[in-house]
Amino acid sequence: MAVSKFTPAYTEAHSLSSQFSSLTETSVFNNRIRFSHPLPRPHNARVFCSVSQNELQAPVAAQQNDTPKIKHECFGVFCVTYDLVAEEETKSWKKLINVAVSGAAGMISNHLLFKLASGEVFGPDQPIALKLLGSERSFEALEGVAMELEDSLYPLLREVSIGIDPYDVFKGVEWALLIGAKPRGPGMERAALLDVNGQIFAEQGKALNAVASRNVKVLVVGNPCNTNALICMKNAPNIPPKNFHALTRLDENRAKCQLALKAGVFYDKVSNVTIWGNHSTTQVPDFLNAKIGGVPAKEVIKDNHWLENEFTQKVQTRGGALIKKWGRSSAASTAVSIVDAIRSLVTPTPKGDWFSTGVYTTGNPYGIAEDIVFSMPCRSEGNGDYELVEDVIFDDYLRARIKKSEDELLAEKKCVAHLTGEGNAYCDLPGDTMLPGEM
Ligand SMILES: NC(=O)C1=CN([C@@H]2O[C@H](COP(=O)(O)OP(=O)(O)OC[C@H]3O[C@@H](n4cnc5c(N)ncnc54)[C@H](OP(=O)(O)O)[C@@H]3O)[C@@H](O)[C@H]2O)C=CC1
Ligand SMILES: O=C([O-])CC(=O)C(=O)O
Repeated sequence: MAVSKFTPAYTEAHSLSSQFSSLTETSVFNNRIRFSHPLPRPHNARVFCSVSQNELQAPVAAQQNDTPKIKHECFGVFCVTYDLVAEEETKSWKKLINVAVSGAAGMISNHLLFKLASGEVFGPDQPIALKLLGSERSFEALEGVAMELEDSLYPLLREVSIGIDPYDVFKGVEWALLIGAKPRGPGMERAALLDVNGQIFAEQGKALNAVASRNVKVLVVGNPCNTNALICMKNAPNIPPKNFHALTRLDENRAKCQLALKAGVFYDKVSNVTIWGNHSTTQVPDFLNAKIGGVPAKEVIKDNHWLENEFTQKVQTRGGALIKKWGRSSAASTAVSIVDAIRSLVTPTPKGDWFSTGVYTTGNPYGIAEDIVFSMPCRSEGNGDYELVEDVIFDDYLRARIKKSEDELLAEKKCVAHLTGEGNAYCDLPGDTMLPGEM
């Protein structure tokens, strides 16, 4: 088991070490330890603590031979099977959810994990277990991340585990936030990036297929995220294709900001913004259907040239402009947009509005090619699922732009045919294909 090969890194020790001081009742009943810990924990949960076995004394019950059971794959007091009694305030809490995050030692995760743990994403009554996926490269860094999570004392954060094997880390997860991917280095062809990262997402798709919850929701962030999401989906035939998303919410947020700026309003007045297509420089920020203060954006911003050129290009290349200034790629705003993307699926979409996410095109009502992952407008009832929005309009400009992004994704798909089970790959990408962060 890959996870336990490593020195124990994290978790419940933290819960316990902090809980030991805050417990109101700690006692031994029938050789079982009972804590006034607010939430039941699965008895076979594999958890890691940041204190070594030597440092941590097993409680009295654990030293007795008959009960409770000591599980050898875990550490110290966390190996004890114990009963937990819910505190009054947590009785209304929902059932614990398991959320896997890959690239957990990377920059985006460094913002995201703390938002997940705080309750900002899934709500103040939703306890959470975080399962962090890294690699041998990043394992120590993952331990550091877990230590910071410990030190943050989030009441809703019930478990943290770290590992390098997706088959371990994805076990039973209800959400998989796939952020880890190799960055495109200088001189690296996009085709090579598609192949290197595609392998990662093929492997992770297989792992999700084998061990995740059957209704796991998968959000692919690692670039090129649309095609990575397609690869992941194709390698997970037992998970509904509808459950796979590629993150284009950052692009939507960027578009909203630019429209607000131009119109001289705050961005809460901007709604119905769709990003169509690929998370690349061919993406199409849709100003035809967008609204500002409930009015079509084109009636507020009467500068078509600006909309078709400056606005569109600014959104498409915002990532690169930020890298030029900041020297690194968008991490905080990406984490915020991941939060937005998840919240859009777990809370009902405000009436009349919608949100953008990259989803499987099969059965789409817009005439977009089937069998790719394409960003489109969606609405949700807040149950994790979504429906495509039908009441959108098109003009020639929008159609032509969408076609360009569609062609790009169809070409990307051919490059990864060897990873989707569709035969030999043939890679002939449009020359100007770039990530938003490349300029
Ligand atoms: N869709 C979107 O809107 C956006 C997507 N992105 C993308 O998100 C991804 C992560 O960004 P960010 O967190 O800033 O990146 P970082 O470089 O900070 O972290 C990326 C993580 O990817 C992992 N990784 C996986 N495979 C490799 C590999 N072969 N070589 C190197 N690292 C690898 C590394 O973790 P480990 O060693 O543990 O595997 C690393 O920690 C990137 O692909 C980026 O392009 C970024 C911004 C917006
Ligand atoms: O190109 C990148 O890696 C960063 C990115 O996706 C963005 O800023 O939108």
